[in-house]
Amino acid sequence: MIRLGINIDHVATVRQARRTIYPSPLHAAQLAEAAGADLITVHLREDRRHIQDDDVAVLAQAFKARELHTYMNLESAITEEMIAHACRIAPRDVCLVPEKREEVTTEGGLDVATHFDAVQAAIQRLTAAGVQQVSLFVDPTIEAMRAAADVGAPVVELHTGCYADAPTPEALSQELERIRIAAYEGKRLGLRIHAGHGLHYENVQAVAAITVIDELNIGHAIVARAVFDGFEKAVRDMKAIMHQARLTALRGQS
Ligand SMILES: CC(=O)[C@@H](O)[C@H](O)COP(=O)(O)O
Ligand SMILES: NCC(=O)COP(=O)(O)O
Repeated sequence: MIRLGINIDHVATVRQARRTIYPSPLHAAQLAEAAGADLITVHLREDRRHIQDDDVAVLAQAFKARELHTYMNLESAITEEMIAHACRIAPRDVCLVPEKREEVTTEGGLDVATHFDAVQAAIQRLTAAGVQQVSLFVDPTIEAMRAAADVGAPVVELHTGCYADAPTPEALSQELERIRIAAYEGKRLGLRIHAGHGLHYENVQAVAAITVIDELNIGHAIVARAVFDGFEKAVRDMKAIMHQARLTALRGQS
Protein backbone atom coordinates (compact mmCIF):
# COMPACT_ATOMS: atom_id res chain seq x y z
CA MET A 1 0.00 0.00 0.00
CA ILE A 2 1.17 3.54 -0.70
CA ARG A 3 3.04 5.22 2.18
CA LEU A 4 2.31 8.67 3.58
CA GLY A 5 5.22 10.84 4.73
CA ILE A 6 4.07 13.74 6.87
CA ASN A 7 6.09 16.88 6.27
CA ILE A 8 6.06 18.88 9.53
CA ASP A 9 7.95 21.96 8.24
CA HIS A 10 4.98 24.24 8.57
CA VAL A 11 4.40 23.38 12.22
CA ALA A 12 7.80 25.07 12.62
CA THR A 13 6.65 27.91 10.33
CA VAL A 14 3.94 28.80 12.87
CA ARG A 15 6.46 28.70 15.71
CA GLN A 16 9.08 30.76 13.85
CA ALA A 17 6.48 33.44 13.05
CA ARG A 18 6.71 34.48 16.73
CA ARG A 19 10.00 32.79 17.75
CA THR A 20 8.08 30.93 20.47
CA ILE A 21 8.79 27.37 21.65
CA TYR A 22 5.42 26.12 20.40
CA PRO A 23 4.00 24.38 18.43
CA SER A 24 6.49 21.54 18.70
CA PRO A 25 7.50 19.61 15.56
CA LEU A 26 8.29 16.62 17.81
CA HIS A 27 4.73 16.63 19.12
CA ALA A 28 3.45 16.87 15.55
CA ALA A 29 5.57 13.86 14.59
CA GLN A 30 4.18 11.88 17.56
CA LEU A 31 0.59 12.74 16.61
CA ALA A 32 1.28 11.98 12.95
CA GLU A 33 2.61 8.53 13.82
CA ALA A 34 -0.38 7.89 16.10
CA ALA A 35 -2.63 8.73 13.15
CA GLY A 36 -0.85 6.36 10.76
CA ALA A 37 2.02 8.32 9.20
CA ASP A 38 4.55 5.98 7.64
CA LEU A 39 7.47 8.39 7.94
CA ILE A 40 8.25 11.95 9.00
CA THR A 41 9.70 14.43 6.51
CA VAL A 42 11.54 17.64 7.38
CA HIS A 43 13.27 20.13 5.14
CA LEU A 44 16.14 21.90 6.88
CA ARG A 45 16.37 24.90 4.56
CA GLU A 46 19.64 26.76 4.24
CA ASP A 47 17.88 29.93 5.41
CA ARG A 48 16.32 28.08 8.40
CA ARG A 49 12.95 29.69 7.76
CA HIS A 50 11.03 26.88 9.48
CA ILE A 51 12.78 23.72 10.69
CA GLN A 52 15.90 24.48 12.80
CA ASP A 53 19.02 22.39 13.41
CA ASP A 54 17.74 21.67 16.93
CA ASP A 55 14.47 20.28 15.54
CA VAL A 56 16.37 17.80 13.40
CA ALA A 57 18.56 16.84 16.36
CA VAL A 58 15.55 16.37 18.66
CA LEU A 59 13.74 14.25 16.06
CA ALA A 60 16.84 12.17 15.36
CA GLN A 61 17.23 11.52 19.09
CA ALA A 62 13.55 10.56 19.41
CA PHE A 63 13.92 8.03 16.58
CA LYS A 64 17.09 6.67 18.16
CA ALA A 65 15.41 6.35 21.57
CA ARG A 66 12.38 4.69 19.91
CA GLU A 67 10.09 7.49 21.10
CA LEU A 68 9.23 7.78 17.42
CA HIS A 69 8.67 4.53 15.61
CA THR A 70 8.80 5.27 11.89
CA TYR A 71 11.79 6.98 10.29
CA MET A 72 13.03 10.38 9.17
CA ASN A 73 13.24 11.63 5.60
CA LEU A 74 15.51 14.68 5.69
CA GLU A 75 15.25 17.02 2.72
CA SER A 76 18.54 18.72 2.01
CA ALA A 77 20.16 21.03 -0.51
CA ILE A 78 23.38 19.88 -2.16
CA THR A 79 25.80 22.25 -0.45
CA GLU A 80 28.82 21.30 1.63
CA GLU A 81 27.15 22.57 4.82
CA MET A 82 23.90 20.68 4.27
CA ILE A 83 25.44 17.43 3.08
CA ALA A 84 27.90 17.42 5.99
CA HIS A 85 24.95 18.02 8.35
CA ALA A 86 22.89 15.23 6.76
CA CYS A 87 25.87 12.87 7.06
CA ARG A 88 26.21 13.68 10.78
CA ILE A 89 22.52 13.03 11.40
CA ALA A 90 22.38 10.02 9.03
CA PRO A 91 18.59 9.66 8.95
CA ARG A 92 17.14 6.62 7.23
CA ASP A 93 16.25 8.64 4.13
CA VAL A 94 17.60 11.82 2.58
CA CYS A 95 15.89 13.61 -0.29
CA LEU A 96 18.15 15.96 -2.26
CA VAL A 97 16.26 19.09 -3.28
CA PRO A 98 17.14 22.31 -5.12
CA GLU A 99 16.87 25.54 -3.15
CA LYS A 100 16.61 29.16 -4.18
CA ARG A 101 16.99 31.64 -1.35
CA GLU A 102 14.12 33.93 -2.36
CA GLU A 103 11.58 31.29 -3.41
CA VAL A 104 8.31 31.06 -1.46
CA THR A 105 8.48 27.28 -1.81
CA THR A 106 10.48 24.74 -3.82
CA GLU A 107 9.97 25.86 -7.39
CA GLY A 108 11.37 23.06 -9.49
CA GLY A 109 13.19 19.77 -9.43
CA LEU A 110 16.93 19.13 -9.23
CA ASP A 111 18.73 19.53 -12.56
CA VAL A 112 20.60 16.24 -12.21
CA ALA A 113 22.16 16.28 -15.69
CA THR A 114 23.78 19.70 -15.12
CA HIS A 115 24.96 18.90 -11.58
CA PHE A 116 25.74 15.25 -12.28
CA ASP A 117 29.09 15.03 -10.45
CA ALA A 118 27.86 16.91 -7.37
CA VAL A 119 24.70 14.79 -7.14
CA GLN A 120 26.70 11.57 -7.56
CA ALA A 121 29.21 12.64 -4.89
CA ALA A 122 26.38 13.55 -2.48
CA ILE A 123 24.67 10.17 -2.97
CA GLN A 124 27.95 8.37 -2.35
CA ARG A 125 28.79 10.41 0.78
CA LEU A 126 25.34 10.00 2.29
CA THR A 127 25.28 6.27 1.58
CA ALA A 128 28.73 5.85 3.13
CA ALA A 129 27.48 7.77 6.20
CA GLY A 130 24.72 5.19 6.71
CA VAL A 131 21.73 6.75 4.95
CA GLN A 132 19.74 3.82 3.60
CA GLN A 133 17.88 5.58 0.83
CA VAL A 134 18.80 8.76 -1.05
CA SER A 135 16.12 10.20 -3.29
CA LEU A 136 16.24 13.02 -5.81
CA PHE A 137 13.45 15.59 -5.92
CA VAL A 138 12.99 16.00 -9.68
CA ASP A 139 10.53 17.30 -12.24
CA PRO A 140 8.30 14.61 -13.77
CA THR A 141 10.13 14.25 -17.10
CA ILE A 142 11.66 11.35 -19.01
CA GLU A 143 15.02 13.20 -19.05
CA ALA A 144 15.01 13.52 -15.27
CA MET A 145 14.26 9.80 -14.88
CA ARG A 146 17.17 8.90 -17.17
CA ALA A 147 19.55 11.26 -15.37
CA ALA A 148 18.48 9.91 -11.97
CA ALA A 149 19.05 6.33 -13.09
CA ASP A 150 22.42 7.24 -14.69
CA VAL A 151 23.65 9.00 -11.53
CA GLY A 152 22.88 5.93 -9.41
CA ALA A 153 19.96 7.19 -7.35
CA PRO A 154 17.74 4.44 -6.00
CA VAL A 155 14.68 6.69 -5.65
CA VAL A 156 13.12 9.79 -7.18
CA GLU A 157 10.46 12.03 -5.67
CA LEU A 158 8.40 13.54 -8.48
CA HIS A 159 7.69 17.24 -7.95
CA THR A 160 3.90 17.55 -8.17
CA GLY A 161 3.88 21.36 -7.81
CA CYS A 162 2.94 22.12 -11.44
CA TYR A 163 0.06 19.64 -11.15
CA ALA A 164 -1.09 21.26 -7.90
CA ASP A 165 -0.88 24.75 -9.38
CA ALA A 166 -2.48 23.92 -12.75
CA PRO A 167 -4.80 26.81 -13.62
CA THR A 168 -7.36 24.88 -15.72
CA PRO A 169 -8.80 21.33 -15.82
CA GLU A 170 -6.95 20.80 -19.15
CA ALA A 171 -3.63 21.84 -17.64
CA LEU A 172 -4.33 19.62 -14.63
CA SER A 173 -4.87 16.59 -16.90
CA GLN A 174 -1.69 17.38 -18.82
CA GLU A 175 0.35 17.69 -15.63
CA LEU A 176 -1.10 14.46 -14.29
CA GLU A 177 -0.16 12.71 -17.52
CA ARG A 178 3.42 14.03 -17.21
CA ILE A 179 3.57 12.56 -13.70
CA ARG A 180 2.15 9.25 -14.86
CA ILE A 181 4.56 8.95 -17.83
CA ALA A 182 7.58 9.88 -15.71
CA ALA A 183 6.53 7.48 -12.94
CA TYR A 184 6.25 4.52 -15.33
CA GLU A 185 9.49 5.41 -17.09
CA GLY A 186 11.30 5.74 -13.76
CA LYS A 187 9.93 2.40 -12.64
CA ARG A 188 11.01 0.81 -15.94
CA LEU A 189 14.53 2.14 -15.31
CA GLY A 190 14.59 0.49 -11.88
CA LEU A 191 13.88 3.54 -9.71
CA ARG A 192 11.54 3.59 -6.75
CA ILE A 193 8.99 6.35 -7.19
CA HIS A 194 7.82 8.87 -4.61
CA ALA A 195 5.89 12.09 -5.23
CA GLY A 196 4.97 15.25 -3.41
CA HIS A 197 4.54 19.00 -3.20
CA GLY A 198 1.30 20.95 -3.12
CA LEU A 199 -0.86 17.85 -2.73
CA HIS A 200 -4.08 18.37 -0.78
CA TYR A 201 -7.38 16.71 0.06
CA GLU A 202 -8.94 17.35 -3.35
CA ASN A 203 -6.00 16.68 -5.70
CA VAL A 204 -4.21 13.76 -4.05
CA GLN A 205 -6.56 11.05 -5.35
CA ALA A 206 -5.36 11.04 -8.97
CA VAL A 207 -1.70 10.89 -7.93
CA ALA A 208 -2.33 8.14 -5.36
CA ALA A 209 -4.05 6.16 -8.13
CA ILE A 210 -0.76 5.86 -10.08
CA THR A 211 0.10 2.44 -8.77
CA VAL A 212 3.87 2.59 -9.37
CA ILE A 213 4.15 5.44 -6.84
CA ASP A 214 5.20 4.01 -3.45
CA GLU A 215 5.15 7.12 -1.28
CA LEU A 216 3.65 10.59 -1.06
CA ASN A 217 5.13 13.36 1.09
CA ILE A 218 2.55 15.93 2.13
CA GLY A 219 2.84 18.81 4.56
CA HIS A 220 1.32 22.20 3.95
CA ALA A 221 -2.25 21.05 3.33
CA ILE A 222 -2.21 18.76 6.37
CA VAL A 223 -0.88 21.44 8.72
CA ALA A 224 -3.49 23.86 7.33
CA ARG A 225 -6.31 21.32 7.85
CA ALA A 226 -5.02 20.60 11.36
CA VAL A 227 -5.77 24.19 12.39
CA PHE A 228 -9.48 23.33 12.20
CA ASP A 229 -9.62 19.55 12.59
CA GLY A 230 -6.63 18.72 14.78
CA PHE A 231 -3.41 17.11 13.61
CA GLU A 232 -4.36 13.47 14.05
CA LYS A 233 -7.63 13.78 12.14
CA ALA A 234 -5.91 15.75 9.38
CA VAL A 235 -3.36 12.95 8.93
CA ARG A 236 -5.90 10.13 9.27
CA ASP A 237 -8.22 11.69 6.69
CA MET A 238 -5.40 12.18 4.17
CA LYS A 239 -4.27 8.60 4.59
CA ALA A 240 -7.80 7.27 4.16
CA ILE A 241 -8.29 9.29 0.96
CA MET A 242 -4.99 8.06 -0.48
CA HIS A 243 -5.69 4.46 0.40
CA GLN A 244 -9.17 4.56 -1.05
CA ALA A 245 -7.81 6.01 -4.31
CA ARG A 246 -5.10 3.35 -4.47
CA LEU A 247 -7.53 0.49 -3.73
CA THR A 248 -9.92 1.70 -6.42
CA ALA A 249 -7.04 1.90 -8.92
CA LEU A 250 -5.80 -1.58 -8.04
CA ARG A 251 -9.30 -3.05 -8.34
CA GLY A 252 -9.61 -1.40 -11.76
CA GLN A 253 -6.38 -3.10 -12.89
CA SER A 254 -7.40 -6.61 -11.86
C1 LIG B 1 10.94 19.86 -1.22
C2 LIG B 1 9.55 20.14 -0.86
O1 LIG B 1 8.70 20.09 -1.68
C3 LIG B 1 9.19 20.45 0.55
O2 LIG B 1 10.22 20.38 1.41
C4 LIG B 1 8.66 21.78 0.64
O3 LIG B 1 9.59 22.58 -0.01
C5 LIG B 1 8.51 22.22 2.09
O4 LIG B 1 7.96 23.42 2.20
P1 LIG B 1 8.66 24.84 1.80
O5 LIG B 1 9.01 24.77 0.33
O6 LIG B 1 7.57 25.79 2.04
O7 LIG B 1 9.87 25.02 2.63
N1 LIG C 1 8.59 16.92 -0.73
C1 LIG C 1 7.28 17.45 -0.62
C2 LIG C 1 6.91 17.60 0.79
O1 LIG C 1 7.58 17.13 1.66
C3 LIG C 1 5.65 18.29 1.16
O2 LIG C 1 5.37 19.40 0.37
P1 LIG C 1 4.04 20.25 0.73
O3 LIG C 1 2.88 19.27 0.90
O4 LIG C 1 4.31 20.96 2.03
O5 LIG C 1 3.85 21.15 -0.44
